[in-house]
Amino acid sequence: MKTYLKHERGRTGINIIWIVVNVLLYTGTSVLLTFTTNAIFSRDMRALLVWSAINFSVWGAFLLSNYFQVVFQEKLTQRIMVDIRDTISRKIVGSSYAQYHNKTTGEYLSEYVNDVGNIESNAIKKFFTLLSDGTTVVFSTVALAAYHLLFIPAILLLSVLMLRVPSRLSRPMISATKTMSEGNAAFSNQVTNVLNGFDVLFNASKLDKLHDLIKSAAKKYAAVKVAYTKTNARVSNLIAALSIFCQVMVDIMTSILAILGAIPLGAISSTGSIAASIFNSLSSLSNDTVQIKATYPLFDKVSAGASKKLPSAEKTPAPVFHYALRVVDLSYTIGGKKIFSHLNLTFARGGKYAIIGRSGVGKSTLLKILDGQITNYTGHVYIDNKDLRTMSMAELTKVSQYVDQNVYLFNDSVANNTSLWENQSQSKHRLQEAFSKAKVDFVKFPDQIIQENGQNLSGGQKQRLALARFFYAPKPIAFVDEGTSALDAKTARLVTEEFLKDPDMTLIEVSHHLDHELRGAYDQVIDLGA
Ligand SMILES: Nc1ncnc2c1ncn2[C@@H]1O[C@H](COP(=O)(O)OP(=O)(O)OP(=O)(O)O)[C@@H](O)[C@H]1O
Repeated sequence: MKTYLKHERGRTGINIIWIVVNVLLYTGTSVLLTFTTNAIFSRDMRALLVWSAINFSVWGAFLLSNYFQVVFQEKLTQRIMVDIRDTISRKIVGSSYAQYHNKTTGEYLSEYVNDVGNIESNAIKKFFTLLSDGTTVVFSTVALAAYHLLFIPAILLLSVLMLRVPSRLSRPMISATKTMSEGNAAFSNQVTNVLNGFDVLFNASKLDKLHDLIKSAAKKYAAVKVAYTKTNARVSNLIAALSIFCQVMVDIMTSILAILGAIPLGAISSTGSIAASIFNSLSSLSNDTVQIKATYPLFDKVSAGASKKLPSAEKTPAPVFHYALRVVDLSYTIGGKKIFSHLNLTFARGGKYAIIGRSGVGKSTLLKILDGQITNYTGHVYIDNKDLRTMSMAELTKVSQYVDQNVYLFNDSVANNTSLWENQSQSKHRLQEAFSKAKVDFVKFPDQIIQENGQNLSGGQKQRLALARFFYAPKPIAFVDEGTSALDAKTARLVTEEFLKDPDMTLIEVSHHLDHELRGAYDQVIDLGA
């Protein structure tokens, strides 16, 4: 938490000072009560009116200042939230392909929404409340001391009691917060999973399954929430009981002092109100301390592995690729199944290669190894003489690009889907060229919006946009995995020819239905097995 507050140290400082001013005004209203009450006891109408007017003005000043401070604090809190979400994004941007895929989209979503939401309400906002409560305690104690010095040791003693006892309750709260974070992630995950399958269930007339699956996930989530609230309520109740005990102690002490004539009778209402404000603040202070401590694992979770700066792909140099991409003695086993055993292949720069073989033989797996997505193989893959495993993903993606048959399209414009948010005024010409190569003839204007994952496009149109994405920023090596499978034979041939006629492009294409007319244009057709 400290790190994020430090990033906003100026605004945090102003907010703290503002909190102190507000507390001062608020405590002032309680102190002024003494003068109005004394005016009543001495039957002085003029004094009563004056002190009441002053009291009203202080209340007015407090409410006005409080309003602006609350707005200022919310703006500050939201800046911190953006900063924390930024950390999660940096962590994702800095992860390797395998690291990213260790978690599901639902789990990431839960970090951005639930974990950060929990940090907002239970760490950042509570931190500011804690400051306000701490200041209230200090000012109110000073105000009470003005009535009688005996109040100081009494308040100190009771404060220690109120702060020590609940701090022992941090551990169950930390564990409850962790469990709730896992529950949030599991729920988001299942909801994303089921909603993504809406079309499948709809077409099978099984939409009731969507209801059942989400209901069952919601029930599990509800149980987690109840368990969390139980722990939270136990902690809050204990703190509230302590607060009541302490207030009664101060009330007894005030009454004794008043009977002994050590404080004026008019002070009773003020001291009662000040004592209530002290112990309410102390109770919220100790509650907040427990809640803030409980969010520490969430801070650790969101920032684990995040670099301070966004890794810059722009600055990464492209690896040298003059001669060949070589597979040397490659063996790979997954889930106990041997996919490759001592495989050797050479793909010369500018060469055109087709990979064929029966379904499940390992064609896509080979492309994923060559592309750097899979790294846990034995043997070597070299780009010229450099081992692929010594290169970062940022370097590799400078030299090659994977065109998958399963296309993902963002819910954004065609232009942004193709150029991946490059400046449009600079990219207009390249965009047209990419559309022409990928035979994208269905786009009316580049700003046309694509619905969630291309629902308003046909399978073939989606594939053509994925191909246009490649042609927009072509790399020396194209891994095309059934990239034209959803296109009609004629369009597929026209697009494939664009790859084949570029002498600089190294094409490694996986295909189930190799076009016989184009077969001769490939340097080699590699059959991985029938
Ligand atoms: N993550 C994984 N975990 C376990 N097994 C996997 C995983 N990914 C792929 N496999 C297995 O590896 C084998 C090769 O898969 P791959 O996708 O490379 O086949 P393919 O030749 O491209 O098949 P197709 O032509 O059907 O697309 C398959 O038997 C598949 O079940």
